[in-house]
Amino acid sequence: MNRFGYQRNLSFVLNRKRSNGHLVYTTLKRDSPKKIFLKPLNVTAGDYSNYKYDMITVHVQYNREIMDTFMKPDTRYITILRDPSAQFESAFVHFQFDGVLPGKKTSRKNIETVATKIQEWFLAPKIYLEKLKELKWEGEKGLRYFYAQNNQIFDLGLHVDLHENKTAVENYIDKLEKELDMVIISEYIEESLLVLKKQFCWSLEDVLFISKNQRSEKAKNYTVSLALKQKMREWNAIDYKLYQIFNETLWKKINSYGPGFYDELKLYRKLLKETFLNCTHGSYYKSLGRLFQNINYKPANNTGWVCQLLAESKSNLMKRVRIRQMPPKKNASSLEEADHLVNETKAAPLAAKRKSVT
Ligand SMILES: Nc1ncnc2c1ncn2[C@@H]1O[C@H](COP(=O)(O)OS(=O)(=O)O)[C@@H](OP(=O)(O)O)[C@H]1O
Repeated sequence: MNRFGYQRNLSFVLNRKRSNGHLVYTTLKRDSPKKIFLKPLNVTAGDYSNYKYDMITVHVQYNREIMDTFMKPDTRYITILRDPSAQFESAFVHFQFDGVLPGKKTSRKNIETVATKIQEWFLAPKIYLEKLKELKWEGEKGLRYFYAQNNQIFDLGLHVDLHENKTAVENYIDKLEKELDMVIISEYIEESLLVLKKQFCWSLEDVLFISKNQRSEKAKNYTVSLALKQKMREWNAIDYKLYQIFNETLWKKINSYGPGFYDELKLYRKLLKETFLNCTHGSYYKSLGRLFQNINYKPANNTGWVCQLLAESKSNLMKRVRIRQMPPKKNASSLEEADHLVNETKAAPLAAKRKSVT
């Protein structure tokens, strides 16, 4: 999505107070564009009534009523859901929920004990959840509490105070079904992106991607039993329900896609593999920022601008987006860099490469 917007010179909602642009759980308000966001492209600074945006892809909590006030008309809303048994496990590692377990077992060097630690969490999950309220994440207290149970529906705007209220949950899921134009299912990401491509009249090139931020095989070198997966789904029961409903919706869309779906999927998968090899030459680096190893890729030399955008880290791409949207004084030298990259695109567009592939 970020690449799609960047290549088309679209304006992104970015928190000007944070280098990664994330909003996280900042409450969105009508005056957020004025108070928090970087100004959109081609609008005079201070002309707040014209601060309207094309894309919002940073970490943010969905709030349709407010988003509609600063997103351009006809904005389509897309989200991604993941089976909570995998999403909770990933969050458990990324956000170090083990910090509340007895004995301060915070060392991620003990990666092989992830499943054991999650088992331990389920000995007293409510107590540990409460304890997370007191711990900080990126300097903010309470963030990890929100991440630790039904975080997917929370991110989609249903406050934790309503999670116990069955009717409120049902009504909220109904609302999401009406409002969201596309819900990608992480376990079927390729199928989802093909559906999205058709629904939004995008090209196959638009939906090319290279996965980022994956934990390394070494970091996932443990087994999660079916019983533990089940516990994670029960603990995140609202998210699991949400996931099942939208997974069903995806398969309905696939069934009505037309007879060519599986042929197209085969071609798409082939293209993804070739893109990966062309754009990275398979080389990767492990970022060790948060103690566990995350895989990111080194864009291969001389493969062109689109490959660069596809292969580089999410933070790098977002840096480009941010630099382009920053007031001119602050970004003079970096813009020269961006211009240079634009010229490269002309030299080696991926579309031309693709012709030899298909
Ligand atoms: N293409 C694709 N399909 C399915 N899953 C994918 C894909 N790309 C990244 N990932 C997994 O997403 C997890 C990291 O999430 P994010 O990139 O959203 O993290 S971040 O919050 O933006 O830092 C992280 O999950 P875990 O590896 O389980 O921790 C990634 O592996």
